[in-house]
Order: sequence, then C-alpha cells, then structure tokens
Amino acid sequence: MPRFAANLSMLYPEHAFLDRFEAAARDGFQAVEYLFPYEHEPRELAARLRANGLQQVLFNAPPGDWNGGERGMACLPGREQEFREAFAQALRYAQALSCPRVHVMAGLVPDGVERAELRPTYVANVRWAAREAARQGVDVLLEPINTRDIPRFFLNRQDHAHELVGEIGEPNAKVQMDLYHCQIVEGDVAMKIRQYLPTGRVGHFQIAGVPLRHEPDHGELNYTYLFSVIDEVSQACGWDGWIGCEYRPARGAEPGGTSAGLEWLRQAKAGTR
Ligand SMILES: O=C(O)C(=O)[C@@H](O)CO
Ligand SMILES: [Mg+2]
Repeated sequence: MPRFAANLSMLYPEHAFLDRFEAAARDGFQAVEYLFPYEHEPRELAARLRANGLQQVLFNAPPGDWNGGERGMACLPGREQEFREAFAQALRYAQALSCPRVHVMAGLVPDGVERAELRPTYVANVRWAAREAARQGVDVLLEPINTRDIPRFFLNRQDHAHELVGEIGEPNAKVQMDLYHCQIVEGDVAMKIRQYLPTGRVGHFQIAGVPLRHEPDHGELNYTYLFSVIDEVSQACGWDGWIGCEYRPARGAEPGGTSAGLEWLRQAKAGTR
C-alpha cells in the first residue's frame, strides 16, 4: 500500500499548529507535510517531529505576499532576487528538518501578460533552485493547480509540468501530482498515473475528494482504485514516495473530526492485509 503523510496545514484544524504533530502520530501517521514552516523556529519543528516519531516529507518555499494574494514567485520576471532569497530560506529549513522535498509555487499570470512570456523566467528560476537543492540532496517540486481554487495560476496541467521539467533538465526537479487538481483540470487520473509515474519525474502525490476537497472517500474519485493503480505501478517502477493527505476534513474543526474521518485510511490499510 502507498505511504500516507498528514498535511498539517489542513488536517487537525481543532488543534494549534504545533499540536497537530502529536495528533497525526496518534492516528498512526509516520510522516507529515504542510504549506509553510516559517512562523516557527526550525529547532521547535524538529523537536515536534522527533518527539512524535515523524518524518517531514514536504513543505513549500516562501510564496511571496501570501496574504496579499500572491501564490509563488517562480514565474514572475523582476522577482528573481526575492525568489532566490526565499528559496535559500527554504533550504535552511529543509536541512534542519531533514526534509527531502521543497515545493516551489509557480505564481499567478499577471493581468495583460501571456503565459508563454513567463516561461523563460520560470525555467531559469526553477533550474537555479534545483541546482542549489541538489547540493543537499533535496528535490524541487512543481505542482499543477486548478484555476477554480487559484485563478490565473501559471501551472495547471500535468503535461505542461512534465514538459517544463524536461526543459529545466535537472534530475531533482520533479512534479507534485495532486490528484484533486488533476481531476478538476483534466480527469483521466488513473491513466495519467500510469503515464507519468514510471518516468521517475513524479516526486510526490497529494489527494483529496473532488469537488469539495474533503476526505478521499467523499466525492467523484474512486481512491480505492487509484491507490491500487499507484501500488501496482510503483512496484513495477520502484517508486517509493509519499502521498500527502491534503484535504479539509468534512467535520471541520469539530474535536476529533479529522480522526473520525480517517475511515478511508483504516480501510485502505485493512485492504492490504
Ligand atoms: O494547494 C495545493 O494543492 C498545494 O499543494 C499547496 O502546496 C499550494 O497551495
Ligand atoms: Mg496540493
């Protein structure tokens, strides 16, 4: 069965962020991911990981002015210096947390600009980041995101992401394949897993039910089937990464709501015995 990481930006909203590590471990998770670590000292986060026997498997580089609506800087001409400084900060956290992956958000296409005009900046920024990250054994991830959640996001499709990864040309630049976004934008999810996972260019998966981004057993995707596809293909190609549980629990911040909603995970585990 695939290995699952709890996304602490979305799961366990009834707890303060630092207390979500313990909640995830209590539910049997052995790994976590989240959006941004930067409000906390690396040593505090490392202590939470250690105390709860957890691995950090992914977080995001600083995205620019998040509260002002920015969603990454990688595609933005004129922001290269800020991008580099932000990525250097991410690498310091990755080192302290022994985290092998950093997601670099692409950014929004500015009004009046054609997507194609941004491509050279994006490729140059991510190539630079991948080379820096390679020195400490870290992969840099690119994630296609749907434009219902993030209108004007630069990167939306798996084929576009894989084309860019090819052009970037660094072995540690990979795609973060979020099946929730993939279903919303393009569908045909199982065939896309079969197409892309064997290329060695998928660094990480994320999951959520579609359309409401709740538990994977809510909505139109059949995750029992998709997990069996990931299992089959990863055994054939030797992929041994993680699947991030990046969803908003249907019970919201109700105490115990995330844990109660993990029935899909208990069933997935039971199905492999
Ligand atoms: O929204 C997602 O999906 C993510 O994985 C985030 O890292 C970016 O918003
Ligand atoms: Mg995602």
